[in-house]
Amino acid sequence: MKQDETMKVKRYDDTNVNPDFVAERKKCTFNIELLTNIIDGSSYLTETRRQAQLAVLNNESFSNLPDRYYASRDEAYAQNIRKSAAYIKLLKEDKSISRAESYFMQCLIFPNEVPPFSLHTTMFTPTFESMADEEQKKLWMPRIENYEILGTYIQTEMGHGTNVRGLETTATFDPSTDEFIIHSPTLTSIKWWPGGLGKTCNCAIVMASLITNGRNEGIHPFIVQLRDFETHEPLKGGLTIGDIGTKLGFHGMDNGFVKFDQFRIPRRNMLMKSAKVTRDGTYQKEKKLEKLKYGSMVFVRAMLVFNQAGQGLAQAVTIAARYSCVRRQSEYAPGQEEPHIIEYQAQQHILFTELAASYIFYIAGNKLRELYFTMNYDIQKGDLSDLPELHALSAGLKALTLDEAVVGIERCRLICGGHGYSAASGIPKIYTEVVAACTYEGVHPVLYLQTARYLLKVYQAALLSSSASSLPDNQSSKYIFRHLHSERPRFHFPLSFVEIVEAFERRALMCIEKASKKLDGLLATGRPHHEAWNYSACYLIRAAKAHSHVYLTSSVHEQLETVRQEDAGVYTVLGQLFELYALKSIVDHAVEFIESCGITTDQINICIERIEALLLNIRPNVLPLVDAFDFPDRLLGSALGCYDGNVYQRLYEYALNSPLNKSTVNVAYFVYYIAINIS
Ligand SMILES: CCCCCCCCCCCCCC(=O)SCCNC(=O)CCNC(=O)[C@H](O)C(C)(C)COP(=O)(O)OP(=O)(O)OC[C@H]1O[C@@H](n2cnc3c(N)ncnc32)[C@H](O)[C@@H]1OP(=O)(O)O
Ligand SMILES: Cc1cc2nc3c(=O)[nH]c(=O)nc-3n(C[C@H](O)[C@H](O)[C@H](O)COP(=O)(O)OP(=O)(O)OC[C@H]3O[C@@H](n4cnc5c(N)ncnc54)[C@H](O)[C@@H]3O)c2cc1C
Repeated sequence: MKQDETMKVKRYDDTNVNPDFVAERKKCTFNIELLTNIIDGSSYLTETRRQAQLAVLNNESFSNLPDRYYASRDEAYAQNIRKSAAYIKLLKEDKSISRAESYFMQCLIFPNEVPPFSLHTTMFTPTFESMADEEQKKLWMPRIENYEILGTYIQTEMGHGTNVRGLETTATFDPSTDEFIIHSPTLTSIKWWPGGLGKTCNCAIVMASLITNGRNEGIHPFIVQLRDFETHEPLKGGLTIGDIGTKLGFHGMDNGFVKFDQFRIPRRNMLMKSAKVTRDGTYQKEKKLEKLKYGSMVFVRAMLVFNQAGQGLAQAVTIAARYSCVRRQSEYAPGQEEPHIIEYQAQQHILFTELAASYIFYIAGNKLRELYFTMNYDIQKGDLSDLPELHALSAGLKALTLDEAVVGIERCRLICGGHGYSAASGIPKIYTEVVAACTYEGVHPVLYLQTARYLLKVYQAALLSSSASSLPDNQSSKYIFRHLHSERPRFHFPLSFVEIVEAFERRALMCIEKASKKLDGLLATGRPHHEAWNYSACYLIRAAKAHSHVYLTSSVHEQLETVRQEDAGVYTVLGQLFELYALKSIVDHAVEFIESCGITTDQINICIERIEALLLNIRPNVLPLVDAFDFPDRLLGSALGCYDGNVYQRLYEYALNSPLNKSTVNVAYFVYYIAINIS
């Protein structure tokens, strides 16, 4: 992408900034730019992001008109299609735009939106690439990469989401025509929810039960054309397609349904990398590659940690922090000017703990993303040995970080008082987008249980091993084995960073042990495995959460060790945030830490005192810490959270633009009150 040199020096527009903000920013004790680089991953990526964002801001086609908060659903969808067309045209014309640049552009073009074509890049293309054989890739990929084919991912049905094996849609091989017949046999088998299906995409990967020679071979992926490439009309031959209607959020997205009525596709539309049906209907599969079909779910779950939990919470925190440094309320000391609400300890406790969480999710999310790409390299080459670890980590972390992030976003909204409830605050929009991620790509109880299933296996293997080298070379096996075969360490308070990680590991091991004992205990009473598993769920979920906390703390600690060599100022503030997040988690789960680490309630009280001290430490840097996220105002879409702090002026402008203010007397009022009274 063509670079703009002027951007390198100018990060924000510093004119017309609220004087309170100017004073706040002067208190900064660290190098903001360095912290931004850490969040982005490197100084190169910061620069890449800014250039990409500048290109969006300078391009009229990407404007948010009509106003995103006043747009009807039709308008919101139309706006997204307009921007999508311009964006795809740009990508086609400028082949020098890298993947990273296009990602950064997309985030800003569609602020806090999942646009209608997004399934094409996040699920359709990765699934196709991973599940198609070489000949299929040669045939389809050029049109997929060229956006001539715009695809979605169709898995969920009206009656089944979690239980993928329970999906009812069938793909029956007809050897007489060399075709599969895709069919929805029941009302509940209608495919339901896929993004972009309602109106936008012309193709899809459809997950359906493969039937050949009278045998059901289980769920397999098929590439299916849904709409005509010229007219965009749904194809004839047995398709009923539409939009599923208004949802909590996602207004600009056409989540859709499709009912297949004996719809025919060529045999070679089955994706045939790991399994195939030959011309005579013989089914062949490569057992070791079977789990590749889950790959795209693992990918998106791994990305959601930084993309939704990290970024979503960071945006809400940015808005609440800036607003808290503008808003004045209540008499603090008799006769004195009202203080900014940021000065209240109650406000700080919520705001700073969420600020800390957002940094933790961002940094750990970046590390998970790197881990995904490292492990996926081998997985795609056919070595699936890392897949269980990656699946367990991505499932547990997706669940834990999003669970914590949505609560955090709502807490940020609440501490903005009444204006937090206005769409103009930007927080309701962030919330409705992020909370969707708690459902799509797997609901959380189910994901925690997947993580726990893996942890119990690792635990059993570690119990039976005499040396760590006989176990798989991954983080879970290492810490579980190490703590299982060593004495409990003595913890000193306040805890050092190393001790914090150790404490989280001990707690996770204890939760895994308890879950294992619970399950074994129920099995010993003669209960069947599925029943014993079901009645151990609370223990299993606690184990999965504790394990996910280990990854969060250990990966951020690892990052801190690197930062320590680089910059003392950044190390200090990042260390404060790390400690705050960790101590709050310890206090919130005090019983588990007391039991697993042999610590006392007095020591938990030391943690509580330390949290209060950390609030004071963090206070001077609060605005610089949110500035370091470097969110453009356009992305936040918030009257409360703009960089310049001119909150009240923006709120007033927002109200004046309300469509209800277009007339002085509303038509409905006139028709139903005034006109009737006159007659
Ligand atoms: C770039 C940034 C992008 C971000 C923006 C994104 C926008 C996105 C827009 C919105 C997009 C929304 C898009 C959407 O929402 S797409 C729809 C998403 N749907 C779901 O996520 C459904 C959730 N259900 C499941 O995940 C599974 O089917 C479960 C797990 C419940 C099956 O349970 P069951 O027990 O019946 O499974 P099994 O017998 O089939 O298999 C069991 C074996 O398989 C292993 N296993 C299971 N799962 C995985 C896995 N994933 N990777 C690797 N391995 C896996 C498992 O450990 C076990 O191994 P073992 O113990 O036997 O060795
Ligand atoms: C905004 C949005 C976008 C989506 N996009 C897509 C898409 O593009 N493509 C697609 O195919 N799908 C998509 N989905 C569907 C989504 O993946 C499913 O909704 C999700 O996997 C949950 O399935 P379900 O709705 O059938 O819930 P269910 O499986 O019915 O679960 C309901 C509840 O039951 C409980 N439960 C269910 N099973 C278990 C269990 N085994 N153990 C313990 N508790 C359990 C859980 O509490 C769960 O929350 C989308 C959904 C949303 C909201």
